[in-house]
Amino acid sequence: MSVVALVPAAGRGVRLGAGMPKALVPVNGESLLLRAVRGLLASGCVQHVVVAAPADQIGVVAAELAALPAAHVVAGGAERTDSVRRALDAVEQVAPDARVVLVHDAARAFTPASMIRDVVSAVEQGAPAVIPVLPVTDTIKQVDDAGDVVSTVDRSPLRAVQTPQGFAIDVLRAAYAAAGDVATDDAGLVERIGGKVHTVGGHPHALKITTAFDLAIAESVLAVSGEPE
Ligand SMILES: Nc1ccn([C@@H]2O[C@H](COP(=O)(O)OP(=O)(O)OP(=O)(O)O)[C@@H](O)[C@H]2O)c(=O)n1
Ligand SMILES: C[C@](O)(CO)[C@H](O)COP(=O)(O)O
Repeated sequence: MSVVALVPAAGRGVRLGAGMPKALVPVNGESLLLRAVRGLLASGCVQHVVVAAPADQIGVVAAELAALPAAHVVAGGAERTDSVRRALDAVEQVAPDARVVLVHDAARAFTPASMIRDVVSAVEQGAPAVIPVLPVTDTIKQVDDAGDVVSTVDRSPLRAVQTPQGFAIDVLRAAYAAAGDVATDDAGLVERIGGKVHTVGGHPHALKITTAFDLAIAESVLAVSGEPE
């Protein structure tokens, strides 16, 4: 029974503003997408990857991943949820024996292998859905429409969510079958059908590269820590 990872990579990267789809933006000569997909496979616990690419960039993305035969490319959709749904639909053909599925943002290109293994391991041990999380480090305020503070939120039970998120494949299929509208995180769809979502520890290197500042952070991490093994 194999583990398959779905990689939504069909976003435009408007907030990064690099003039190309964010997944294709290079860091130290290699695209975020290539780094994210290679990282999943290098974890040793993922056998297949389905990438959702911008519909007008399928050839470019396939060429980018040509050296990785375990990677398959499908056309993504207008929203992240649409892209994940299309990748999930392709699993039946790509990896019919898959029982565990990960969903991992191409934009989290520097996710440590140990974190990927922790997520897979927790699903294999029986959790229907698993998300990597980090404690919230800033003070959190609730504000009103005028920008005035209403209250200070107790941050101790709050967590910031990363990817890869891991699922028993039947659970993710059921969540997507029930999903009526868009959700930015897949575990949210499992919550909506009453499914239990377990957490494991996230990692700062798994940051989502959203803005030019995030890209600069990733470049700095690479300069200090070196290329992942
Ligand atoms: N229609 C979409 C939108 C997003 N994504 C993917 O979902 C991940 C997380 O999305 P985000 O970081 O918000 O990327 P973008 O949508 O590209 O960013 P922006 O909102 O700045 O355009 C990214 O890997 C992105 O490529 C996708 O596959 N399909
Ligand atoms: C799934 C996710 O990466 C969890 O942090 C995130 O919600 C997806 O990106 P978005 O910027 O919220 O669309």
